[in-house]
Amino acid sequence: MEMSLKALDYESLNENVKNCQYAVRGELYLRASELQKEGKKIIFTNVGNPHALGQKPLTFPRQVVALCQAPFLLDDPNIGMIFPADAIARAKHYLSLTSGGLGAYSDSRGLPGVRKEVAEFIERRDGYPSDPELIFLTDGASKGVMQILNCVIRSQKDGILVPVPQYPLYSATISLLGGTLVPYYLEESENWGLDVNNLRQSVAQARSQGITVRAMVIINPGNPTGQCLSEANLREILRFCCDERLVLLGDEVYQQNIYQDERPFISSKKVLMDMRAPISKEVQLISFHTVSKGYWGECGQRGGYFEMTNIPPRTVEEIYKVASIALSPNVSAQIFMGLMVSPPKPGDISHDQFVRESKGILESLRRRARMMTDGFNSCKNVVCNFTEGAMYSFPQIKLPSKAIEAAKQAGKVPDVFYCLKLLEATGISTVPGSGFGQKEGVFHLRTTILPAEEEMPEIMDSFKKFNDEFMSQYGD
Ligand SMILES: Cc1ncc(COP(=O)(O)O)c(CN[C@@H]2CONC2=O)c1O
Repeated sequence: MEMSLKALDYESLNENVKNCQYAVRGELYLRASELQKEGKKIIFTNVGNPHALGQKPLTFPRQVVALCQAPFLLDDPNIGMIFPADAIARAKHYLSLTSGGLGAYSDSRGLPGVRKEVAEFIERRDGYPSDPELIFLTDGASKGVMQILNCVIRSQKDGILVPVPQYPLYSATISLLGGTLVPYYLEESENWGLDVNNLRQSVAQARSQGITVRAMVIINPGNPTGQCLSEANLREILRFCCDERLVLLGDEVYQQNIYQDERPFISSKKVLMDMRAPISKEVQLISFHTVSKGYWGECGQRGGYFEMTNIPPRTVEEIYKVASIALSPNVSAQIFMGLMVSPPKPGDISHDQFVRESKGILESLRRRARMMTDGFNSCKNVVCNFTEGAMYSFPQIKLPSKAIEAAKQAGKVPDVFYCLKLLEATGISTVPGSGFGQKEGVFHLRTTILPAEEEMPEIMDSFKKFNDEFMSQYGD
């Protein structure tokens, strides 16, 4: 039988490929796409994809990259009538950094000039030195995460501590690489707080099963849970990683998306440096960022970076070697990254417009976070922590036993059953909590807070109508 199979026949595929799952574009998304083809109006709140939900791109970065993509425009004598002088100057600057414009490969770590801008941004943000040689630009944060996990995971015996609920990039990549996900549960009743005792229990449990725990992932602010880690919590985590000799993967892609003042974003790098030696020289830390989130939302550009802290030079060389296999990160995305970490400054022609646009987006996201949380909390059998940061709302749906039984009869996981009913009734496309991991017998769904602000009341009313009817239909 084996002889008759071809390499890409399903039966003979790499088992790790078949085993990995990625719920953000899973069953609900596929069903929503089918319904859309049938003409039903769908509100795709399943993906943190701001421009797909109507968010306008920031003007200045698009002006600069447009000129970089079409440098012949710079020769037009009227160009100053169409583009501001600072955009023209920045375009010329970035083109001078490339080895032949946006069509040429860059260094596999990214353009040195942009990596320098990223290092300067990190220094301004944290108040500590950052070395451009320890910053690699990537095709979105996703690729950076995959590169690092690929270095860490040697076999199924290698475990990675991942928060539950988690963003399934982690579970899917660990599965694809043949490693073992070691869950640590966030406490919903503590506003998705992270209890270090849970970490210790998870590590002890994994070790008792012969797993070598090698790294720990934190997502700060959290996806799907939206919590912002406190400085004290970050110190505990770094101390834990030092004691257990774990690499810390600090996923900080939502660092601009903060909707409350009690817990502003503080980077893992800053907290680590504040702790001073020996720990600040001990803990191996990889920090990730992207142009996909924040008030940029430039998901489709595929721009990201990771910064390496306390990583041995030979390891950096190995990571560089593997990055070289893919030749070059997306060059136009690198320019978006450079612009994100070095936006127009006070006094620049484009500064006021840039601040007006970005402030407007962030303030609207903050209002939408509040509207969505309050909307969910007004519904029967629904409780929802406030979205402190990131782009998602993750309400708990207290499903009646009859609904759980009906789901079982339908061969569906309970929150998939609920989300499918929601989709069919309202066109609201969400991701079931089971796609992110959750405690046994507790059910959630994830939406984004991205639908247009003016549409939010109608969406929440539509959700409330569906939910309260559902709870009456299946009520105990
Ligand atoms: C925590 C986290 N890390 C990394 C990424 C990947 O970002 P890049 O675009 O830079 O690769 C995402 C994207 N969030 C997905 C995309 O939309 N909805 C989500 O949950 C994310 O939520």
